Amino acid sequence: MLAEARARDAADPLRDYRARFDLPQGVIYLDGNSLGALPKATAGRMAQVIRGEWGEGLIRSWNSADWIGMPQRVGGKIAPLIGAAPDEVIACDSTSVNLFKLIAAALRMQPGRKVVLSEPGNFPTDLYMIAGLEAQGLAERRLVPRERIAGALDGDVALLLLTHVHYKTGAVFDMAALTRAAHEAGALVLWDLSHSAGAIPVDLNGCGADFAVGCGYKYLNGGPGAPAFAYAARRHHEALEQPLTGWMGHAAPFAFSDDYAPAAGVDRLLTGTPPILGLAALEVGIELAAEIGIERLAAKSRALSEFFRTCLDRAGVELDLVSPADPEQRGSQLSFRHPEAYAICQALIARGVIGDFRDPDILRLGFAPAYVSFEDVAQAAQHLAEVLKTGEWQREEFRERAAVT
Ligand SMILES: Cc1ncc(COP(=O)(O)O)c(C=O)c1O
Ligand SMILES: Nc1c(O)cccc1C(=O)C[C@H](N)C(=O)O
Repeated sequence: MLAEARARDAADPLRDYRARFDLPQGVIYLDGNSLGALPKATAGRMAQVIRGEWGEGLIRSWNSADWIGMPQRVGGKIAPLIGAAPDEVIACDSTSVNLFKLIAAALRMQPGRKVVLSEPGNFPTDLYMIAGLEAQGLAERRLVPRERIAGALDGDVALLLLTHVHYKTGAVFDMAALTRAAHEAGALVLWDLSHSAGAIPVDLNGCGADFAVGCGYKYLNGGPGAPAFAYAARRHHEALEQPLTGWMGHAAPFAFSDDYAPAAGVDRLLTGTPPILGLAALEVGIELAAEIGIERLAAKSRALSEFFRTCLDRAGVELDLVSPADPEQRGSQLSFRHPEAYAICQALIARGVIGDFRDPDILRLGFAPAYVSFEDVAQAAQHLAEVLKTGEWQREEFRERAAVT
């Protein structure tokens, strides 16, 4: 398979982008869906922001380096990757905090309705944020398995909150169909794009979506704890009232008024002072994704994961695939169920193949299309085949659970 992989790499239109990332020698990185790799340009840009803009410019840089405009500027660069207009996206806070703001804002727009509908097994923070609002008497959480979601959209549902690409299985929801169904039932929709942005095409405006959030540190390669993003369709801007009414979301923050008045547009989603270093790193990652283009990223992502399955087949490995077999129906990952998934994952990491484990029995491998090569994929499949055949995962050292998996 190695020869075939090398031929595919040679013909890959994205082959030169791998060199734009700092990847350690001897590592095959299949976890860009949890923490994206480091773009080479990030260190230089960070040095410039730290030494020049912070060290030299000091507080003047809020104006001279336009720090104050960074949430809007960076958000605007994310917009084309998710089918939004630049003035509909803002980079700020964490995905969790943005979920809280937008769930609460959506509930305020739906008097007489309290139900937030989602699915069991959605990413925990999404479910916990609904529960947090429920504890305050503001929401009522309703969880329904994905096959029955459309049928559960009744007149009590204020908001449908779904993760577009499921973090564990990689299964993709039909955004257009579910957004339509929600609107027909009088509900609003909030999409969590954490595992979509920078990996597969998303058309928020084409689908008529109301709200969206997503992470900056996965396929956007913004670095650990990078700022997240929030999207609100333009038609909702005027009515949008979010609960974290901090001064940066004020119409005139530097008027220092005692009374809150929301800024126009998505700016009102801001809360406190923007994290400039994090935004600067995120901007580099987004510019790289934008330069490659989402269609090319998605095409390579599908080709990589399909090639991985072919390699496993040819190596005679039979694993229980929990991701959809159709690459159009999944994000940029393949997840396999195995009772010893944790130990297998650790054995792979010991061989330099970094994927991850999701409790209780999922081995999850992400194929970040900007920097994973076909050769990586062939070698990773070979390692997995060997780990399974030799039973190497049974070693005691691979069973000890780390704090972060
Ligand atoms: C679907 C999804 N939503 C939200 C989050 C978390 O967001 P935060 O950055 O707030 O931890 C993650 C991953 O951590 C995720 O996979
Ligand atoms: N955000 C993470 C973190 O701070 C530590 C470890 C992992 C993460 C993740 O992003 C997990 C990820 N959202 C997932 O899909 O499982």
